[in-house]
Amino acid sequence: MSNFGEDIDLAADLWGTVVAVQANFYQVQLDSKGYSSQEGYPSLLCTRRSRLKKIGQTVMVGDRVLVEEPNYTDGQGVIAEVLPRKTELKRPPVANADRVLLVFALEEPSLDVWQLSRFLIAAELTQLSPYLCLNKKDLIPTVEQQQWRSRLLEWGYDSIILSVAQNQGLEEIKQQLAGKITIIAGPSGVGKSSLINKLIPAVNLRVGKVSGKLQRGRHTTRHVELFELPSGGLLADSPGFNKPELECNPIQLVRCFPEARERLAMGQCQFSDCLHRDEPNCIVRGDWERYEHYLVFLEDAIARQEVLNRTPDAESNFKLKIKGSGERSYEPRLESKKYRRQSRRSRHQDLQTLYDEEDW
Ligand SMILES: Nc1nc2c(ncn2[C@@H]2O[C@H](COP(=O)(O)OP(=O)(O)OP(=O)(O)O)[C@@H](O)[C@H]2O)c(=O)[nH]1
Ligand SMILES: [Zn+2]
Repeated sequence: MSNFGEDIDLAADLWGTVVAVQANFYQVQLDSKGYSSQEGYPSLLCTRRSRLKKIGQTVMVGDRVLVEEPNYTDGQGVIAEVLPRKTELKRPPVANADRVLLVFALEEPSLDVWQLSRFLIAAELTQLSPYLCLNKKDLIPTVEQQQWRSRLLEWGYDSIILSVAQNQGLEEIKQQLAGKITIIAGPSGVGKSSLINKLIPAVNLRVGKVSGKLQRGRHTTRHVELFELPSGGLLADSPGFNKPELECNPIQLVRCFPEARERLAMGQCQFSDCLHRDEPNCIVRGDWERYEHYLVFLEDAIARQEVLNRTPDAESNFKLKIKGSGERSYEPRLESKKYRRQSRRSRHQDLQTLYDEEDW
């Protein structure tokens, strides 16, 4: 019987959120209903009903699920139903995320505007609103901090300037994250782990100063996990990748720039399929800082599109390579890790497991 005694209404439906997935097991954090906060909300290790498997219903981190047969003594249960997802991210695989918390450092590593632009566009493509944090303010003078903030405001993004190391700006972030599912992203070394450790002291992620090999190890972490924030809300670490791929078609790209959206809201280009390069009477082309970024990312998107048009299955067979010189080319993926793994594994392994364990 239950450890939680009289508090539980066994007749009521039990709902919760999947916070971790490993193989065919799902860690479900139950909703607060029926428990006092001192007890902590129980989380149960669940399997999913075979009926769900049969109908091809996958279960992802972030999913809202109905739990049956709870066994509080052993901490186990069964997922009987999955609510339709509000949002679904592929990388990292998370359902129902509300926003992306983008972390960059003002210094060490110094802020690279092209990299920031790329991350912002990747965040825009997820349709989740990006929330931008500039960390390590202790390393640059106040005047420069403000210059960065104004510059990014021109791009259409407000940012919060903080120092995780000096505990500055953390309260504001806590407020922003309360009650939401947030994905944390950003390049390596900017202080993401340090920030998570400060927000959720119980987590204790490894911070910085990790050797090259180990570092890569962390970045290929195969399972995503949602960490519960003490003040409510869930946070997912997306293992650092320095260069998110921008999977968008050329026409879509312009919508990822707030500066361009603003221009398009005020009028329209002469041609409805304007790519905003050298077409006559284009309302987007002009004197805004990131117009140059737009043009370069547009070339990428066009090159990508051309490859996709040539080979129907190109998305999985080609990889965009960008050399230091900026030269771009598509290289065939000879044997992706996914295929290698798959071949070593039993044919009966279900898709969900492969999905869970795919490197992204
Ligand atoms: N000066 C300063 N250093 C910081 C601050 N926040 C984090 N650091 C340091 O920056 C380094 C990298 O921090 P991490 O938290 O490991 O960065 P990360 O973004 O998780 O990096 P990856 O694990 O590579 O993705 C560590 O040495 C931290 O101590 C800050 O506010 N100021
Ligand atoms: Zn145009």
